[in-house]
Amino acid sequence: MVLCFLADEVNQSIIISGESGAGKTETAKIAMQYLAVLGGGSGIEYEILKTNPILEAFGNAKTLRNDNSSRFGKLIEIHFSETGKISGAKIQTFLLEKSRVVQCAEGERSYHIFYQLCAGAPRALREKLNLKDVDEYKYLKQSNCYSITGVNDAEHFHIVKEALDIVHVSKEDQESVFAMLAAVLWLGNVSFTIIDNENHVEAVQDESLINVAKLIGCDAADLNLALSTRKMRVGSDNIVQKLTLSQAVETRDALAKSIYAGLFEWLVEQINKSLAVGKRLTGRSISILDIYGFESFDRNSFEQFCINYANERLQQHFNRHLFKLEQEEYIQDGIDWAKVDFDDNQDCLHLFEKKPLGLLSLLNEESTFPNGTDYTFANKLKQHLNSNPCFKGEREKAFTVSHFAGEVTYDTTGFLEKNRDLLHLDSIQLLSSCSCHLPKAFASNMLNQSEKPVVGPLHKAGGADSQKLSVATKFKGQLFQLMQRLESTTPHFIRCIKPNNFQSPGSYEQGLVLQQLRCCGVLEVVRISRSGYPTRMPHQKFAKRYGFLLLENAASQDSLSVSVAILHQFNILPEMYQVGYTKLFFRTGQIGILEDTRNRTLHGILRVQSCFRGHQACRHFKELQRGIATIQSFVRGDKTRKEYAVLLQRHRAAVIIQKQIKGMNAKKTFKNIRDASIVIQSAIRGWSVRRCSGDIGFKSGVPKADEPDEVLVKSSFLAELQRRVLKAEAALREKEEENDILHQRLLQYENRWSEYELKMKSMEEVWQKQMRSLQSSLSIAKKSLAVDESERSSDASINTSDDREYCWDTGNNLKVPESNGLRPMSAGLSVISRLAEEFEQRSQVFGDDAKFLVEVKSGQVDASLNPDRELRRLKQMFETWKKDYATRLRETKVVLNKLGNEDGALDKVKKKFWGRRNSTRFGF
Ligand SMILES: Nc1ncnc2c1ncn2[C@@H]1O[C@H](COP(=O)(O)OP(=O)(O)OP(=O)(O)O)[C@@H](O)[C@H]1O
Repeated sequence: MVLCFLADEVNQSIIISGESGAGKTETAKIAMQYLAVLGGGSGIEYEILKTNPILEAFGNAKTLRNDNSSRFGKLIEIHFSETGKISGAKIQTFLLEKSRVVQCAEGERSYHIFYQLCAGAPRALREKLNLKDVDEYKYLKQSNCYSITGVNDAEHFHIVKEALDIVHVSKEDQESVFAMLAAVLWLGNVSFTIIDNENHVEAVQDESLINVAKLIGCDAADLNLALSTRKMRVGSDNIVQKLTLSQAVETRDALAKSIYAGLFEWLVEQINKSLAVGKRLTGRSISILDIYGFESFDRNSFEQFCINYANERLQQHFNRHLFKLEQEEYIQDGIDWAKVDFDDNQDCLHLFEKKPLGLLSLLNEESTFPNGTDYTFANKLKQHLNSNPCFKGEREKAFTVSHFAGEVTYDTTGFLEKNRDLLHLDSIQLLSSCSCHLPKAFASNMLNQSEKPVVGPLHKAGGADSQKLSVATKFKGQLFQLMQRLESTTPHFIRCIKPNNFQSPGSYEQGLVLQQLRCCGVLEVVRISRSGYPTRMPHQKFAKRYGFLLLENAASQDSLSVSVAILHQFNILPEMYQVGYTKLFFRTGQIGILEDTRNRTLHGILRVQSCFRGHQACRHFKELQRGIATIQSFVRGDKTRKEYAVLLQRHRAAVIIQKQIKGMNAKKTFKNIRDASIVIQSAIRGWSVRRCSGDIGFKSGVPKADEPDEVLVKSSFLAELQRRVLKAEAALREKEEENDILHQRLLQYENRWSEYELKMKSMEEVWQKQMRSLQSSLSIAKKSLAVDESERSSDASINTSDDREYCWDTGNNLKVPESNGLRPMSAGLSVISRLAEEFEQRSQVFGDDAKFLVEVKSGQVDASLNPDRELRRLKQMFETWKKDYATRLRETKVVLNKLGNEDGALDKVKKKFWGRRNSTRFGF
């Protein structure tokens, strides 16, 4: 069906019909699940399925025939996208059985949600709504049925709450919904007390009234007024009329029903908002109609009247499509056809819809009369419709209608009131003045509906009805709209057959089943399907669809010839088809042969195409793959090179870091080992020193010579050792610092020393020079003195008496003897030679000393003396000696001069010596 509607772009409808309890609702759910699986994926299908528990809770109730009977009609329109996916849905409901809220028959229940709320509401909600058990509410306890076997109402309440969450009804709105339900229940408990002789009443100011006022958000006094009085307009005056007990109860029940119906409508509106198709609307839809089944009870009322009327309409739709249109088509297309009779329900429909003398028209007419009663209505029906074969007047207020499914006798009691469905303006005003948003919304809906004209064929002639529409009129309008919608779709009918009346599985009551099959026209359908031609197709379409199966080329032929050629080729027997003016008609199963061959051939073509395309795609894919692999290898190579460069850089950096860290660690380790070694060494040295100095105690007294020295280190001694070690370390550090300072000083001294060295060298050179000049002077002096002496020795005998003896005192001072003239001369010679000798020695000594000091200073010789200080001392000594030597030389000169005066020879010597002496500057 989905494929069909996607291909042909014709909307489809599934019309599910059958008696109450036959399984329409279950079938509708199965169909929805099937469509959800086929067109699911967007998630909306889950929401659509979750509407079922909500609608069942608020719109289904236990009846004598069905524990889960739908008390409203439902058309769900599932919309699909171009690709066949569910894009949204829309639900339309029909005629909720409102009277069930305030009244239900013995053994039946009101709507499931009341029982579910009372059983499953959590404590907080119960306290907020002041909820009691079901048997404390008059509306629920009147039928003496509170539960359904095998059904857990509390569990269902949680399922409903979950479903409300899923269709996006907010928690606040959910609470308001439950408050409305509680208000309806409490409204049923509101009672009245008679206040005067005219039977006028007012509401009892008890818990019920206060709770209702609280739950809907109004003042209890206002509620009391709305329930017990009625404002009326007489002429230009407004008067307030007090209500009698029955009127007040009617008003109360009408308010309860209106609140519940308003709540049901509001919920459907919320669901539709959640499932809204909006922009995704494509116009492709499959509608599922699940409307209450035909009902025939012992006592049938207005509800059954409406329900059975709706079923008559649906049966008409069924007949029209399966019998009328079918047979009309055969005749129009000129095929040989023997007409099949069927039970047409057109007469029954006329009975309901005829104007002005139809059941609905008469009901509406009587409802508009202020004095009209159920009795007058029944009489009127009997008066005007007795001649209709589908109508039969009964005793008292009853009448019987011959429906397609059987005769049903209706009791007109309550017909007018239910048809009027009056909710007085006072009650509507009360709802609109409430502080809660839901009663306000219900009131505005009621006002809108009563003002909105119903559009439909019935109203076209008579124009818009701006008055409050009767229930029957509204329902008829809805049905017409529904039929119009179904007419625009391709219908698919599902007939549900109820197997037994005990709601028990696996048991079939043959009579009951046969009656249903007859009533709903299934037998005729089977007959017409057998003798008729259920499959038909225009010539063009047939030729186009199966033409390619022809073995010969028939492209140039017209579609009829192609069609006939196809039929011949496939050996379809002439009695199995008929050729009409425009269409070909086939008996059941014939088109299937063609369809199978077509499918097989198409499948084969597809296989060939798929192989070819597969081969092409494979080749293309391989090319692409090669290309991709090349590009990938380039990209990967480039990427890897970049990564390698980064890695290499990192590796190098890591090596550097490792080197540094290893170096640091090694240094640290080395330092630790060195420090430890120093500590150990210092400890061992300290220990050995102390051992030597007897600071370490021996184990037992004085050790014997032959015993090994076993040393016991006491703990205090260890502490002392440590202290000393620390002290030694500190001293070592000090020494190191001192060493640094000394090292610096040494550098300074070295600098200075190099300066001194230079000076010393220059001095030494001068010294050497002087020494050499002195030596030469002295040798000259010696030589001259030796010559003189030899000259004088000849004269010695002569001048012996005059020789004076010159001698050197201990201080090398020259002492001149007075008596001997030769001796002073030789004495002078010896003094000079001694002076020369001394000079030699001294120069040797000074030279050696100076050289030694230089060697010490330069470190060539190791000596514990201060070379600078010694040098200064040496210089001082040299100065002293120089002065002394100069003095002695002068004295020697004076003596020699004296002698020279006595002896001229000496003068020569003196001159020679001093002349040379003076010519060499003694540079000290
Ligand atoms: N396909 C099914 N499989 C199992 N049980 C079914 C099936 N169809 C119906 N039933 C049983 O029959 C009961 C009544 O079915 P359902 O509520 O669908 O009837 P209905 O035709 O919709 O009745 P009503 O017109 O009163 O709403 C279900 O509660 C279920 O127990």
